[in-house]
Amino acid sequence: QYHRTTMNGESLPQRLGNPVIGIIGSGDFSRSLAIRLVASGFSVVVGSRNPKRIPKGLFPDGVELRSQREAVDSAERVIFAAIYPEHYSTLVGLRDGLAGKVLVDVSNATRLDDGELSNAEQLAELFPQSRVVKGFNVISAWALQTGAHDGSRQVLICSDCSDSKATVVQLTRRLGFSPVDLGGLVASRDIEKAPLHLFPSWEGATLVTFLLFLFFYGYNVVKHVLLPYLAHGEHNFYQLPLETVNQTLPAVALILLGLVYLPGLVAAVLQLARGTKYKRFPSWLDRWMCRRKELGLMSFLCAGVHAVYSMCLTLRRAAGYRLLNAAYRQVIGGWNLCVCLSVVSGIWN
Ligand SMILES: NC(=O)C1=CN([C@@H]2O[C@H](COP(=O)(O)OP(=O)(O)OC[C@H]3O[C@@H](n4cnc5c(N)ncnc54)[C@H](OP(=O)(O)O)[C@@H]3O)[C@@H](O)[C@H]2O)C=CC1
Ligand SMILES: [Cu+2]
Repeated sequence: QYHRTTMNGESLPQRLGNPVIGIIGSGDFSRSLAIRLVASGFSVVVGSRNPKRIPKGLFPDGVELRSQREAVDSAERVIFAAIYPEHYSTLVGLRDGLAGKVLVDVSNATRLDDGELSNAEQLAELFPQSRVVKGFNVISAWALQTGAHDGSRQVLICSDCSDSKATVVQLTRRLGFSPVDLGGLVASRDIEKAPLHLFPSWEGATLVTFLLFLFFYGYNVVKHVLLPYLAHGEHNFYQLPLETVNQTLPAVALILLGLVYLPGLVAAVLQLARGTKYKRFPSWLDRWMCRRKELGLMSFLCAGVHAVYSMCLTLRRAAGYRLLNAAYRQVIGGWNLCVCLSVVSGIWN
């Protein structure tokens, strides 16, 4: 490790082979990112409005705490803007220092509606001479610290400068994440909204399950409650919350299971018809195939709930028999028959 010096003679960190990465802001995200970067062998300079105020030990050894200006100057190529987009404009004084460097925007959208420009695009407008790259916003500070796990490995990245994007893609891999290149900076509009979608891969399966449930529930209501009522005046409405639901669940579970296996068959038929397997499936089939895991788990959930319901309903019935039995014995023993039967029928229904 050797040191460069600034104009006022202070030494700035730099390590051969491992470029110095700058981070502006000293909040949660900055800290977690710094920990991760240092663990991956990078040198890190954090730029704060007030570096003296940062408690000792908050950042790991090997992280330099400096002013924003110094951090920008000592970062060789990549600088993360780990501050909220509302404060981007306070950085305009650093414009010349940031010129020609890769500026990474990690911010998230706060609302789902379509504003005109994303945070990253606004940052790019503020710093026309910097190369703005969008990325890491889908990674939580927590995931940065604990290491990437299955669900949170992917880092969505986009930029109008392909060189800079390549740099960030490489950096992402070194940190142990899987970069996904989504193209130009316009893609940042979607990327920023990604964290607002809860469990995105579950949306389709949940909707399908819900619609199937609605359909079969309606069918069972008509068949077991409405028609008996209209035809013979039977009052089966008490079945609606439990029995009818329990009749609906297995149907939903089976159809969902069918939906897990069906796309494979469709795909096989398609390949046979085309005479080749080296051709892309139509996108609807592609998406369907990718959702098989979620559909299967939904099916399992319905089947599981059905099993629990069935058990409880049976227990309820068994309790009914026991009660009837007790009533019978009490009648034999000389109890008032009317009281017993009214109690039993009350509980039975
Ligand atoms: N926390 C998380 O899990 C994630 C956060 N992000 C994004 O990272 C960015 C930072 O988030 P986070 O670290 O949680 O936020 P914090 O509030 O913890 O930190 C923000 C930092 O911004 C700095 N800052 C610079 N200029 C200003 C200013 N004018 N006013 C106030 N603060 C300023 C402050 O550092 P100083 O005082 O040293 O200058 C402050 O520590 C956000 O854009 C967020 O969307 C993205 C993904 C996950
Ligand atoms: Cu069953």
